[in-house]
Amino acid sequence: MARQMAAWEPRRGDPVLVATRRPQEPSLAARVLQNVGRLLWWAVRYPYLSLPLLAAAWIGRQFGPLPLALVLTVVTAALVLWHRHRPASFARTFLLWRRWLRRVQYARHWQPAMVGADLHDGFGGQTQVPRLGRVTLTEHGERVEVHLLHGQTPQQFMDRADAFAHSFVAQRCSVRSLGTGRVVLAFQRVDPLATVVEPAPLPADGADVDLAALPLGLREDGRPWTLGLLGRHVLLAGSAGAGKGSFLWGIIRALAPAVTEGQVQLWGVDPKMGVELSFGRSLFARYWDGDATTTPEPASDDDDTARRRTRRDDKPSDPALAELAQLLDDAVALMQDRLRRMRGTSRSHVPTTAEPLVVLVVDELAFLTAYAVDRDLDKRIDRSLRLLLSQGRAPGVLVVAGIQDPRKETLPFRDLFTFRVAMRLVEPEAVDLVLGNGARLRGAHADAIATTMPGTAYVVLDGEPEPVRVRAAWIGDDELRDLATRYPAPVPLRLVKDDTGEAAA
Ligand SMILES: Nc1ncnc2c1ncn2[C@@H]1O[C@H](COP(=O)(O)OP(=O)(O)OP(=O)(O)O)[C@@H](O)[C@H]1O
Repeated sequence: MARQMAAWEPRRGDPVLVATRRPQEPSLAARVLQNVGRLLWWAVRYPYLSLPLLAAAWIGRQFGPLPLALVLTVVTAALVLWHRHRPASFARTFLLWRRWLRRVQYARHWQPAMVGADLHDGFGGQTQVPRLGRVTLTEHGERVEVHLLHGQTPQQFMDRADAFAHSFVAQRCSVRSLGTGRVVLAFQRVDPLATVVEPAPLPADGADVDLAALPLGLREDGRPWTLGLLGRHVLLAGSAGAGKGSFLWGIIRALAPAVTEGQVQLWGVDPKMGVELSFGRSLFARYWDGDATTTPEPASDDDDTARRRTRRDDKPSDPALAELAQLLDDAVALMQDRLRRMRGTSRSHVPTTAEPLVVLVVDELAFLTAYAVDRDLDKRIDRSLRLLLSQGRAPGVLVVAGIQDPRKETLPFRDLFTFRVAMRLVEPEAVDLVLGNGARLRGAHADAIATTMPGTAYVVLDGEPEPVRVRAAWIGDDELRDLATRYPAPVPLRLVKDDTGEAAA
């Protein structure tokens, strides 16, 4: 080794070791200067703290400690009295003050931020930037109005939402057009979705379950997020581990009191051999979870068709799949019977214990649409799903389904779902497939949802022009077991299989 080292000659391309000097410790004077500089910067940055402190220091110096203590006592007492006797006026003034300070901070960084985002104009030899408008405080940040320059479009601002968030040190920024040359930038400094969301308490009475507002979690603005289920088929799209389970269970849980009292009937389909839905089996009036012989391995895009053909040839029919086809046929028959009876009398179904709302819950829809193994059963299942999705809303037969891959090849009738949830998705293009064209540009960055935030999603809500970020409440296994015990379906119509694997009436 020593010989090798002695023979070593540096050659071109060899790594070169450069002798570096240890950085010198700054001198005391330099450190004092540095800290004074920091203090000054802090004083300029936070004038609402530095100005009163400076005033106190001046009084103390000019008049001594006793007058200072007196002034501080009087000011504190005045503030306490004001807060106690005129809380509204105190809050308003405090708010105005905070808002003014925020505005000052935005104004200070406005020009560099606009120039950096390439939203300036050099008209007449002068740099012009969009005008900073009203700044209002929200629960989790600020809303900043912006007056666009001539020729600018809201889209240009939407494209730079991330840059604004970084420039103004916010967690997120979303941009909305206010029309007539103005946009609003909504900055979020605190994320209410960052921690796991607790489920809302359930009503004691099934009649109190509001089908038009099922509480499922929180919105990004900290308000409760509710889902209007009546008249809607719901699609939950998200890659593996995105948290589809918490949305499915959130809906089931919110419906549970109405299930046990008979106003709602749940039909469960879990192709993953019951891994997801079997916890709550007693809640379901109809239930199917396949078994090892009927669950094909998921195929890749390329060999999917070939594999399906092979399997079909190998396996022309399958009893478990036939039971699934039967369950879907039964849902269609029930729907058509209701439609016939509604003809000429009513246009939408009102759930009652005699005619409950039927909700078909499907854990992985791709199994039903892309991986079926029998040609005839495949057709039957496909036809039933299409019928349910196209005609089921008015007669109260709804589908709530989860899917990992929202592409047309996997889910040909995606557009028949009238409410779609975009959870964490693998590709940016998938966002628009789920939420509609332009949703990603309008802020639905479902492909950027962190893996550490399962249960987070984007939805398009009624009356909200931009997609809204939401997080479903987390429902643990113990709570699911408790739910199944407390809210069993009143009369299971027919279980496809019981635990022994035998058909049950
Ligand atoms: N709302 C939530 N809040 C916090 N954690 C959650 C939430 N939803 C899911 N999780 C966590 O993420 C994990 C994956 O969730 P889940 O099994 O529901 O994903 P999935 O989308 O159904 O995945 P797959 O398609 O593979 O079945 C859960 O085990 C749980 O730990």
